[in-house]
Amino acid sequence: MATVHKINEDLVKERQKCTFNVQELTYLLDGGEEVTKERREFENILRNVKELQDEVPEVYLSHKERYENAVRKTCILQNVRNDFEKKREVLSPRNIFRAGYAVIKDVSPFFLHNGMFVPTIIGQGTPEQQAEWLPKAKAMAIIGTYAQTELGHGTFIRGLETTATYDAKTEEFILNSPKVTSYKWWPGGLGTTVNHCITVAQLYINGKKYGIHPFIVQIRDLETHKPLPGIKVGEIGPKMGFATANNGFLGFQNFRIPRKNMLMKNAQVLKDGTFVKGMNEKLTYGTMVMVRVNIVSDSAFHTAMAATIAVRYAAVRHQSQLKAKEPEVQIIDYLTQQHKLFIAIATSHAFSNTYTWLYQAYLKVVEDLGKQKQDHLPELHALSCCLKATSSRDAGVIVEQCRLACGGHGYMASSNLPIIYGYTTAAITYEGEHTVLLLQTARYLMKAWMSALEGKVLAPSVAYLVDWLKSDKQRWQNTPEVIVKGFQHVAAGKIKDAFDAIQKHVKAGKDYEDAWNLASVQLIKASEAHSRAILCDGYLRETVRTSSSVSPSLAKVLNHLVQLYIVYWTLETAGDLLVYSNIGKDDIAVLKEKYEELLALIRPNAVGLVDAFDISDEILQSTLGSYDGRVYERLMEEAMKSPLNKEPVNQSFHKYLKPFIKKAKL
Ligand SMILES: CCCCCCCCCCCCCCCCCCCCCCCC(=O)SCCNC(=O)CCNC(=O)[C@H](O)C(C)(C)COP(=O)(O)OP(=O)(O)OC[C@H]1O[C@@H](n2cnc3c(N)ncnc32)[C@H](O)[C@@H]1OP(=O)(O)O
Ligand SMILES: Cc1cc2nc3c(=O)[nH]c(=O)nc-3n(C[C@H](O)[C@H](O)[C@H](O)COP(=O)(O)OP(=O)(O)OC[C@H]3O[C@@H](n4cnc5c(N)ncnc54)[C@H](O)[C@@H]3O)c2cc1C
Repeated sequence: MATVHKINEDLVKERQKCTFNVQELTYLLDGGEEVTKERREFENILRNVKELQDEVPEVYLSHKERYENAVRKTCILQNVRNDFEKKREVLSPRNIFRAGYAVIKDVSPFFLHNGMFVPTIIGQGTPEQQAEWLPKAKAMAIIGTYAQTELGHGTFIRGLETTATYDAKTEEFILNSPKVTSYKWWPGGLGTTVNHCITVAQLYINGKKYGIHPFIVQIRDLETHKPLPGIKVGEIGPKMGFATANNGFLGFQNFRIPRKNMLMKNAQVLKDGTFVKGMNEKLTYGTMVMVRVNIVSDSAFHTAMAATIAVRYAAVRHQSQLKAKEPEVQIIDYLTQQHKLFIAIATSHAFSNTYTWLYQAYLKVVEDLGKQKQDHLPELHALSCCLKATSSRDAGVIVEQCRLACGGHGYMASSNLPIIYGYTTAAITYEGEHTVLLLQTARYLMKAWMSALEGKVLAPSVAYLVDWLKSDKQRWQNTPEVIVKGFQHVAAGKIKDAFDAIQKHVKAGKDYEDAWNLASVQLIKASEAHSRAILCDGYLRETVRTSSSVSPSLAKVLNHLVQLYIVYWTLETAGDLLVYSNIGKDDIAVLKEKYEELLALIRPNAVGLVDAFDISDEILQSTLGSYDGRVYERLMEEAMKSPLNKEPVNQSFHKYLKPFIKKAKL
């Protein structure tokens, strides 16, 4: 039976101070009591699966052992999930992803199967293709990944070099990787796990190029798992993080697949080689849009994990004295510590709220596309690009800030903060590199600005441009609503500046493309400002909406958090607000005080707020962040697991140190 330890006294006191019902907030964050119950039930089952507990911490395993252990545990997780879903509803994807962290300390080698392979079959396959592959993929009779990026190209996917040449005689596509730069590089699980993949390749029919399209390709024998003839596949080696994601490379040599393996929901190739264009060629990029939306939720979760670890640790840790002769204080009582940590809590809420409406917008576009309507696609693309870029970047910064807030112990692998950082920082690059996505949104913003100048009606997310053109002289007030308008003014001002900069270069004789490049620093700043305005506006709206349906004590705390988020970003971007809005120096002074007041208001609820994220110890995997606060005991227990502590004298002493010391001359 597991030993039950006493909860750290500081944490007990912190929990007594909490002014709201923690459970109520957990239900709200999960999306309802039923979702929480389902999640806890599943996590409880996993907690009791003995085979999922590691005897040796993963960090001490070799690269190969670590991968093999991850595959072993992922298979157990999948079986437990299947059993669970036989008896009840299908688990929500968010709950599955969350539980995965309790099993695989790093990234699962099946990550891309569930994250992109299955969704691409759904999003890009015809009903017949779905009927053929979905049941097998969902049951994991086939395991796949999403192989798009190549050694030579990740961002500019129109430049991909893998070719799929149609052979009408045999009704097959012939896949080839003509150069080293055309080898697929990066796909998760590709290394040694998957037997299928979605390959994105340039389509050629009768010598003519028809752009990139997705193909479903079996790459390994289902029985022996050996690469099929014509396939060269392997693992790309160690990375900064993603240790168990099993990222791989893949090359084709005259590898034939049947015609029906081109996913043809959008464009089609008929038997005789006739190419039928889809409604919009960018629909081929659909899976990426979906994943970008999900990354906002993922960023909320990583921020919540880091906040939970760092806030609990800050409540347990005592260091230095505020006043001489008084005991050392909990480090959470230093205002600078609160400044580092409470924004982490608020940021997680901001992203969760943003995800809620962004996901609804995504579902609406998918529904519309089913009816051949694509009016809202450009807006969704622009939103998903800048919100993915900003949320992953902010999450990376926040996780690192939480690590630093834990002092030296934050640097320990056993704090789990380094692994969480490895994950969040990867998300800044994958699924569309940060700058590149901001520039995609900037394209949309430049068009929106033109439309605003022409007096056209704009999509809701950019409608503030029209308001700004009509009158930008709103009197400043230090209320969240007016501050959000201020962020919109900053965005509108930067959009106008970037637009004018392009025009200036064009008037000076530059091509539009060169003018774009010359203005691109301003363009990404405009995109960032737009993103911040969207985040603050959406977070505020959602908080106002939910506040009416929760208890007054919770509504009050949610209100403190959203205010903190908005005031924090006002102070961070004060220079921009001074340039582009009617805020004055005196308003900033008042907001500095307001910020300090908000930190004080949130202080008694800090531990309650992270408890409400309800991230179990098995998922957190952190010596510093566990629910019971046994920080020092856990650090020592984990240190004792080091293989170097298993023997009193390491053999290197006899082999090297002893002769070395003996030789040393005084
Ligand atoms: C307590 C807290 C609670 C929270 C709990 C939650 C728990 C957590 C649960 C989370 C669940 C979900 C977890 C999610 C995890 C998902 C798993 C997956 C992991 C992923 C691993 C990484 C995988 C990859 O990286 S795959 C490869 C990705 N690659 C890219 O993204 C490539 C980037 N490049 C591009 O997209 C393009 O090349 C691009 C857009 C840069 C340029 O394309 P192109 O050259 O063709 O276009 P342009 O000429 O620039 O533009 C022309 C025109 O097209 C428009 N356009 C472009 N793209 C799109 C599009 N996608 N859709 C619509 N339109 C598009 C563009 O705007 C232009 O329009 P104009 O009108 O002409 O301006
Ligand atoms: C952990 C991880 C997992 C991944 N998993 C997968 C996967 O499963 N499947 C898959 O297909 N891919 C995967 N990828 C690949 C990933 O999608 C790409 O790395 C990403 O899209 C960035 O492309 P790139 O590497 O070509 O960067 P590059 O485009 O070469 O970027 C390098 C620099 O050039 C700049 N740059 C490039 N183009 C422009 C431009 N037009 N304007 C201004 N600046 C520009 C960028 O801003 C960046 O600073 C993964 C990557 C990582 C790190």
